[in-house]
Amino acid sequence: MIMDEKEVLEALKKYREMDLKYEDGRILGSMCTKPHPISRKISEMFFETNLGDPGLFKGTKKIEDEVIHMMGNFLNNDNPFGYIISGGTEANITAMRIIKNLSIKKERLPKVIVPETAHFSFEKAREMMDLEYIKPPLTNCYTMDVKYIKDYIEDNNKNDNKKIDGIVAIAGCTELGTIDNIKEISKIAEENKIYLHVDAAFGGFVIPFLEEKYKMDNYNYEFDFSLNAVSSITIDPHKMGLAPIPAGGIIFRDSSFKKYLDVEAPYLTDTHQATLIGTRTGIGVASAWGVMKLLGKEGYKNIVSKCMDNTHYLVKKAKEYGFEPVINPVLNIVALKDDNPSETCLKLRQIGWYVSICKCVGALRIILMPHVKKEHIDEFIGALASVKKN
Ligand SMILES: CC1=C(O)/C(=C\N=C/Cc2ccc(O)cc2)C(COP(=O)(O)O)=CN1
Repeated sequence: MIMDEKEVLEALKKYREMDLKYEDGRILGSMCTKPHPISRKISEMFFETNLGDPGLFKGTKKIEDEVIHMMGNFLNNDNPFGYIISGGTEANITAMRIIKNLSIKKERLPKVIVPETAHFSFEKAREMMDLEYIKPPLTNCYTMDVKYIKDYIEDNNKNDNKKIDGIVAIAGCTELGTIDNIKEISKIAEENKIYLHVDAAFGGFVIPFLEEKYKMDNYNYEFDFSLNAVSSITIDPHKMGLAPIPAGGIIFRDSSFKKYLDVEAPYLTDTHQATLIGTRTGIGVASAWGVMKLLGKEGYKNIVSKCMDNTHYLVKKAKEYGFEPVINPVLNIVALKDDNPSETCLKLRQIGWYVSICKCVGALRIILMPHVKKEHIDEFIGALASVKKN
């Protein structure tokens, strides 16, 4: 049954009204937030662009190159190469493609050290590309045991069949926001000439803007290209970068990695295509450019500081009601201990609160994104207390 424009828009409006809204402050388990308002106008401007065929959209391709350089700038890399793509999942799969192609000559599966705390996008990569993962034990701070990594590599690097081909480290893990000791891991990777990928999908737009007063003593926050062995970083503008979806990012140390991704693409304006996704809009790219130009480092610093203030406010309120955090928050993520997180999460959802749960430890997971305000935190803690009482 066809509709006229008015009917189409009215019908779609009814579906959209079923969605939650970030500004209501009930979405507490999301690593995305309401995009910066300028994105609306930018989306309109770039709604027909296609970076899958960059020769047709030279201006939009230039914007992507500039975004990569702007992100490289706050990741201590003045010669970056990369793409703004569908999200952190595509970025992590792309990094695993590099490791796969770097070790293609070997008659065995590529072996990659991956943390237990890794996002499930690495599971998709493993399954798609036949990778073998080694998962080091976690310390009591939920970061990879560096001594185990060092010993494992030393014990196995002499035997070409057991050599490690890549290491993944997380800068702001999905569940707890913890940061692996990437400075030490980089030293091991450099000594053994092993590819090191850092997943900073969430942390990439937080850590560079984190004021000293929010950093914990003897905790290593270094994760970027200032560490010699870091070859690639996943960093998503559509999380704490305030760009609209889709805007993930994969940044390489330099363009020497492109040859491991390029596939011949005879019918495009370019002869090769490196990204996993072919046809891709320029909306996220242009919005990331616009928001980064508008906010600048100071703007992101203010946003991160407000989120960290709210993070510590939530922990303080939670403790007043007898709820304890699993760890002191590293970034704007709080995990509250709970004896039955799935049940508590479900009960909260039934009264309109959307938190998520941790897998690596029994806890409720709350992400203090910019849309979460103090009044939402007060209401949430009250709701949690009432749910736990009944
Ligand atoms: C460290 C890391 C992540 O925390 C991560 C996603 N995380 C969270 C994705 C998410 C966003 C909104 C929401 O309502 C629920 C979940 C990804 C994948 O990123 P994506 O493909 O853009 O979802 C990679 N690494």
